[in-house]
Amino acid sequence: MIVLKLGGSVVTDKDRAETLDGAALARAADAIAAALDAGGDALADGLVIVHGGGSFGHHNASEHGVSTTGGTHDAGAVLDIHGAMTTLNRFVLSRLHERDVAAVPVHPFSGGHRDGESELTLPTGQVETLLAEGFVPVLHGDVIAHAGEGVTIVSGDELVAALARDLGADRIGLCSTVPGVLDDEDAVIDRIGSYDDVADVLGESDSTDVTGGMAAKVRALLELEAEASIFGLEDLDGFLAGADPGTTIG
Ligand SMILES: Nc1ncnc2c1ncn2[C@@H]1O[C@H](COP(=O)(O)OP(=O)(O)OP(=O)(O)O)[C@@H](O)[C@H]1O
Ligand SMILES: C=C(C)CCOP(=O)(O)O
Repeated sequence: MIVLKLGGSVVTDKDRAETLDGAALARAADAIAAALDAGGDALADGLVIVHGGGSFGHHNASEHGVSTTGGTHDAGAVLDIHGAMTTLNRFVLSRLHERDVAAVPVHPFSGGHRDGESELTLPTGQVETLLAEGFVPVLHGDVIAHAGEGVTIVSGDELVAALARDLGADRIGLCSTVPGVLDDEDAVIDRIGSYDDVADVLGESDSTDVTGGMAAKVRALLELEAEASIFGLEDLDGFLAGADPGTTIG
């Protein structure tokens, strides 16, 4: 089973509020549809997709002062951020449906929560059942109930880590705007085994991003047992066909 994250920076124009990058999303959907058509061992147990927010969630969250740790009790703010993410989710689903991918939405806000220590609990029984029934569940970064904080943000990267752990993913891929994690000379780092090895070069996202950019991604992936790859859109076909493009984490 593969867990694939489509970065919000990839499928949206991250610097213009609520704007899709239609060409990039079409390219990603083409790659996913082609890989599912081709079959293969890695996809035999299915594919779970998670997408990030890009310009569809981070601007709203930032405007309302909501982050992964700082929450809100304002129901309007919750609906605003969740609404932006479900709008993007509809776009992603429709591009996949146009290519006959049996994609269905799973909204983390409806099922997950964080406890007082910010620990995430994400039920996965519905994802598992949908996979077994031949669907492609599509989750997204979202708002999430948070004990003591009201509602905070859960990033797509956290969801990828939780799903990969709970469902025992064979392969994990993060498709982003960069060809991998870059070193101080902008060369792709082949493998990262520890956070300290790369802490100096890891930064936030270049655009509005309330969930921590590349540094948070690497941290979340290093906690997993399975190896994960971070790569660019040009390598999505290769990843789905079994290659390990970009940076391998783990
Ligand atoms: N060492 C690094 N190597 C590569 N990218 C880096 C590095 N440090 C910081 N970044 C930034 O991290 C960004 C990728 O993180 P970002 O959170 O924007 O990705 P995403 O997952 O595609 O989008 P989203 O969070 O909206 O889903 C890059 O575009 C770059 O600006
Ligand atoms: C609601 C938001 C901002 C979702 C964030 O998800 P991410 O883009 O994966 O960090």
